[in-house]
Amino acid sequence: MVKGHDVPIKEKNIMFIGFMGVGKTTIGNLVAKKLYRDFIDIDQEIERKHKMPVTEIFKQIGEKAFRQMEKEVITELCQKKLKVISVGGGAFLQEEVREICLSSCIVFYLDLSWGSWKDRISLIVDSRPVLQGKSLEDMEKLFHERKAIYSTHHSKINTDKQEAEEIADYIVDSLKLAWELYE
Ligand SMILES: Nc1ncnc2c1ncn2[C@@H]1O[C@H](COP(=O)(O)OP(=O)(O)OP(=O)(O)O)[C@@H](O)[C@H]1O
Ligand SMILES: O=C(O)C1=C[C@@H](O)[C@@H](O)[C@H](O)C1
Ligand SMILES: [Mg+2]
Repeated sequence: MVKGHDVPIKEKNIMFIGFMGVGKTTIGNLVAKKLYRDFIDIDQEIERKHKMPVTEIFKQIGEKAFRQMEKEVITELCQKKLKVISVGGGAFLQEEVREICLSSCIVFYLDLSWGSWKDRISLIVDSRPVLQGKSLEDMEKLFHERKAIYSTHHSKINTDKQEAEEIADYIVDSLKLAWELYE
């Protein structure tokens, strides 16, 4: 049973989705601070629970096992309310995860252009196993293919050429407006 419809909009979890490196963890953290809510990063939660970095989980037990862990952690956390949750870039690959998230959270899709994302590769490549061994062309292909899984969301935010703080402020303002409107 997925909880969600019975939770008032002001108490719903806020969730960030989007491709690796778009800023889900960074912006999620900032939004949580601005709203005085707990922040949960699903990758960090998996690492804490399984006492292993995500890169090691991929290396030692593989992506399939990681996806199962990811689904379990997300399902558990979506039962809560008033949280700010950032999921990993591949979480929405699983239909079951998409359904749970969309019914129990206000889902923000953080979008970034390929041109801007390319400039961030050096910041993230070593810690994202899905990018290991991929050429720039492979990454570009994956970047565009993954757009389909993020197409279900409640709000899309273009983050190009904006500081994380600015994006977080915009999200908080838009949430406050929605809360007033639907009160
Ligand atoms: N708006 C921004 N402008 C510039 N750099 C940013 C911005 N947002 C995040 N970054 C930087 O980009 C990198 C990736 O950000 P972050 O870890 O938040 O991405 P993510 O979406 O959580 O990635 P993943 O899906 O792999 O967990 C970090 O080094 C972060 O400091
Ligand atoms: O996009 C992905 O498939 C991933 C993104 C990261 O956040 C991690 O969840 C993991 O490295 C897989
Ligand atoms: Mg992250």
